[in-house]
Amino acid sequence: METIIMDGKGLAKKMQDQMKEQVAALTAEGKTPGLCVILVGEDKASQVYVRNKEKQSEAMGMNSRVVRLAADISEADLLAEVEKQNQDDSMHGILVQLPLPKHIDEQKVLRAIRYEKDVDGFHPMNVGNFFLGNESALPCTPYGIMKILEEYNIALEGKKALVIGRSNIVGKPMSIMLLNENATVTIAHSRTKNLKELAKEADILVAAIGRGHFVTADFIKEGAVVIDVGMNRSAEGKLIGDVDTAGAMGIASHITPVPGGVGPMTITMLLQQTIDKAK
Ligand SMILES: Nc1nc2c(c(=O)[nH]1)N[C@@H](CN(C=O)c1ccc(C(=O)N[C@@H](CCC(=O)O)C(=O)O)cc1)CN2
Repeated sequence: METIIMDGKGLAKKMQDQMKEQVAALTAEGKTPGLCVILVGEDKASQVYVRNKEKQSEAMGMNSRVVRLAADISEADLLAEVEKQNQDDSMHGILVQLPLPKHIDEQKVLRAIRYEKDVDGFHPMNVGNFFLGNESALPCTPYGIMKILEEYNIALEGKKALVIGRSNIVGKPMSIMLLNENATVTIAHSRTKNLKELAKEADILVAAIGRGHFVTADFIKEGAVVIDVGMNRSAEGKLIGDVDTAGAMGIASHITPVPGGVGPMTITMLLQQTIDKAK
């Protein structure tokens, strides 16, 4: 079987080209979409992601702001910074880059962002609305994955989907999004028994475990659609996914690569949700 590589990077570019026109139209009305990213500390990966958010929002003509704060900032001072951005009408979207340093209560900070400005879909009000099927901001990574599946005309209705990973950012919302499209969804995690057997039955396999090349060829059903959310460093320092892509070739019908698959769509959906807020 020939395996189709699903080009998230290409789709992100196509969507961002269209989004530029939306930004230009809003700017003409005096409503340039504004995105504020708050970064605490010096985590190397987070610095790269935030820089990319800054560059891409600027390239789109958006009003881009990055607030860089010291790793030892107090929780109270961070909350005060969030509130300052809440009050700034030129910022339509706010996000706090995760993970946060251990001494800060992540949930408290996410709750402090005005839910109308939450472009990550992590505020409890948005999580609740999403769960209930009401309009809300959506978590960007699973939202981007749904766009990739749509672009490649992957039918989900009645399909068996296995999501490996139960994080609030990816695994849980991914499961609900697949369920909303009438897939039959199973969530697996570190305590799941017979994971390989479960995976072998899945028509749609989403790997979001955070362990490099955890999903090998023997996990994959012939013809399955494989989504790789992993972002791991190999012993040689190379960026690798949760799936052994080379091993999956010829077995999966479709697969997302790492890099160039899910990652670029995460930022694209963030920009789209910021534009939607400005509208
Ligand atoms: N507040 C948030 N924090 C975090 C989120 C999030 O959605 N909101 N997700 C991740 C990190 N992330 C965005 O913030 C992110 C990760 C990876 C990529 C990406 O484009 N990856 C590239 C490779 C980049 C590299 O070379 O390192 C790819 O896959 O092609 C974008 C965004 C955790 N924190």
